[in-house]
Amino acid sequence: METELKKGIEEAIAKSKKSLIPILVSEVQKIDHIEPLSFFTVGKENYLGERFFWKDPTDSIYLIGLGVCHQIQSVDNRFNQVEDQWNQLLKEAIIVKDEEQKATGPFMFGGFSFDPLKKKTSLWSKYADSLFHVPKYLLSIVEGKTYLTTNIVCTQYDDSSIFEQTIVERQALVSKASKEYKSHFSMLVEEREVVDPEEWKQTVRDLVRDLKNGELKKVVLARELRLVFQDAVLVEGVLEQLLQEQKESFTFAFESNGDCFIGASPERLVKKEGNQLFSTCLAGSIARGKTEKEDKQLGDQLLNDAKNLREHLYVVEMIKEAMEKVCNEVKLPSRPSLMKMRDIQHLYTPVVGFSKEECSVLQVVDSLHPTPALGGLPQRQAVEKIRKIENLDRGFYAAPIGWLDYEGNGEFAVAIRSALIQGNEASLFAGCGIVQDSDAESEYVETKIKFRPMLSALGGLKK
Ligand SMILES: C=C(O[C@@H]1C=C(C(=O)O)C=C[C@H]1O)C(=O)O
Ligand SMILES: [Mg+2]
Repeated sequence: METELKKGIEEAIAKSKKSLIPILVSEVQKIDHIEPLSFFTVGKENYLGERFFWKDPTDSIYLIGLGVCHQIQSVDNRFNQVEDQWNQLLKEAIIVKDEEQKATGPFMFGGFSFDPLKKKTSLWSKYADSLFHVPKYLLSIVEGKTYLTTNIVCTQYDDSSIFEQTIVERQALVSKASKEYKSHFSMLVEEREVVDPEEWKQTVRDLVRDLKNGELKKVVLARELRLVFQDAVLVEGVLEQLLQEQKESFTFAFESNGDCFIGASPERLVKKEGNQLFSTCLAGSIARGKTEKEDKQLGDQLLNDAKNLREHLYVVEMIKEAMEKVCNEVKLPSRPSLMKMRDIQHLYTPVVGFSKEECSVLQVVDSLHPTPALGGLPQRQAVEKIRKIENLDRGFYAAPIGWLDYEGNGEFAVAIRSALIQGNEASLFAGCGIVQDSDAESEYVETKIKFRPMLSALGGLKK
């Protein structure tokens, strides 16, 4: 296998000398199991600020990336541009592997900002509106099997010494990754609501008035909680906590230039496997009960609550319509069921479809984002409204985050229940769907519940 990687690198350098463009070499090895969190932690030494972590709710896939061998960014027409740049890179790529397995080989991880037209603050300066990383090393644990992908971008100026360097480095990574990882929590010293609660509730009241009088049906309003800790927040510790407490969610972390966007989202935007497409309608929320009986009562209440059903129905209508455009067949249950996480329960409708040919994951992301679960209805007007009245730079919050492989498989979640970690500070985000019969006080309480997963993972919630 290693001689094949060497051959691949030599071929890529020769190709690059001729074409003058960088060439990607991607080698996949099946390896013994490595703990995902250990691999992530070991990467800290050489790749701090260039790591990502992803786990899906069924634990069927773990993806950990270390280092950035290629970065994709774009500004206008961003979904198409990312796709074009990705296909450009893939066109000449040299792939060394002996087994077919999704989420291995040429692969990228990243996401988009919620609204590229929103006025920017300095909060998200480390994240471009579209940002994808092709990792140098990718650990993929897919349905219990473990793979290590090594990606190298070769240019006309390289020589085969990058082969030796890579072999030495990855051996060190793999052998160190068996080390135990120690938890550590920094102490929370300050918690501040960025927008005064009364002001936020007033915005909700004003919005409700508009919803009663205009064509807008639903608008999602969010707010930010800023935390200060005694010392730098350890991303590994936060991830460990999320993995323990939010098992039913997508757990993700995406580092960029020293900051880390992290979260545990229960909401899938889209998953594509071959020509199968999956999406999720998730909207309408209530607390968990303290006892089983109270929990069931609350769940039943949610399933029968007109306001929450309305919030949910708007999402179902829009996602169904968008999926029907890209699918030959779309299936979904006629009534929502409950999705329960540690801190909250939601109304939930899964959607399955068979995609038409030539329909890529990013095209589906483009047609869905933002769904009325995060934006509102009608889509364009709702986003404009948020841009105008919401006192928050959402950045990557509430936007698509996920991965793509070279065969067109991929999965994106909606980045909610999330936080942006910046050294010893963190911003947490939470929002809720405002409709005609929303009550400002209850919506405020709902956002408080939605802060809990991240607050707890950061050690800021007294248990
Ligand atoms: C916007 C968030 O969550 C969304 C809003 C929901 C609601 O208002 O009921 C429920 C699930 C999510 O689609 C968030 O968690 O920040
Ligand atoms: Mg709600």
